[in-house]
Amino acid sequence: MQTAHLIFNPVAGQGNAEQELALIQELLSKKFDFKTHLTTPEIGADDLAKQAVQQGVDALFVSGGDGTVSTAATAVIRTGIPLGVIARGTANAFANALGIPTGIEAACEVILKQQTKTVDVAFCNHLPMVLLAGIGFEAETVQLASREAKNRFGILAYILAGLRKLQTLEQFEAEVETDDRVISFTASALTIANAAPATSVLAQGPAGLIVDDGLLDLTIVAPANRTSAIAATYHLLQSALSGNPAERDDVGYVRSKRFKVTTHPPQKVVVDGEMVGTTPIEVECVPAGLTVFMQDPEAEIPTEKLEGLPDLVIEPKDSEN
Ligand SMILES: Nc1ncnc2c1ncn2[C@@H]1O[C@H](COP(=O)(O)OP(=O)(O)OP(=O)(O)O)[C@@H](O)[C@H]1O
Repeated sequence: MQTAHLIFNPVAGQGNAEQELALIQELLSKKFDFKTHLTTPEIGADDLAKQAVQQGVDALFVSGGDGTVSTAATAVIRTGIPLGVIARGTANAFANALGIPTGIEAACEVILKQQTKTVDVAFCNHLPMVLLAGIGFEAETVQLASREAKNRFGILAYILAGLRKLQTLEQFEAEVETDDRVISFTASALTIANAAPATSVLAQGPAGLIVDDGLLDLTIVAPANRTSAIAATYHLLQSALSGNPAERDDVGYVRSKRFKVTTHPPQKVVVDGEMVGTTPIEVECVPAGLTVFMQDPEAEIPTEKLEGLPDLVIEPKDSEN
């Protein structure tokens, strides 16, 4: 049997943690010999994940909100140790971005199939990043969505914080250095994404981010006023849902392996949901840096559905016909 550690945050999400842990343990013990480690306010997922790596486990499982999941993920970057994600948070951006189911049973099912995939990660000013770096607007929003509001309203807390922030839409001058160009413009929000869930609307300029192409996508949102900001945000949400890239003058996007961003005045920066400081930043993609238990995204697209039809009979055809 393969060995593993399970890192479990008992205070993440709104469910019954004791029951959820018991279910995860029951399901995963079918194929793995693993130890459970609970996070505490003092001992976080980072310490526990580093311990697991040092002990040379065959796999690392993590269950909690995005804070816990991202922290554990960064510890296994470039180790080849596959990460199993059982999301139990509010937004579950990490799981949603990679197409990992967020129900406990379905998430454990993915791990039990033992199918893994390598995805890109990145470093932002030398800090590991799996999803995205938000500069300006998003960073302000994360700061406004308090723990208390998240507990009460869930994902709505972020939306409410976003709407509050729209009241004071601020613009800044930006200079972006890509692999081969230097681009200058005025904007309200910049997002450099490796992977992003559809709800991270500010990352959706190109629609459909490719998580294993060795490249990062920068989305620039530069609305002139509040009305345009709402229209641009709505347009980006549509882009994410339809898979069609954004087509507005106040939205731009560009792809590169590395980005250097300078702004005037300096802007707050959030990496994978955590405030990390202010611009300038340098973000570089690490191709295939992380191994994750997940299904091939293409394998999830159903190509046929027949079951359930009345009087259904399916017979193999004669090979001569
Ligand atoms: N046993 C514990 N008791 C209290 N706090 C804990 C414990 N374990 C971890 N934490 C705290 O939980 C936070 C991480 O929460 P995490 O991101 O996993 O869940 P969440 O906040 O519910 O998720 P989301 O942000 O999606 O709502 C950290 O601030 C960490 O210090």
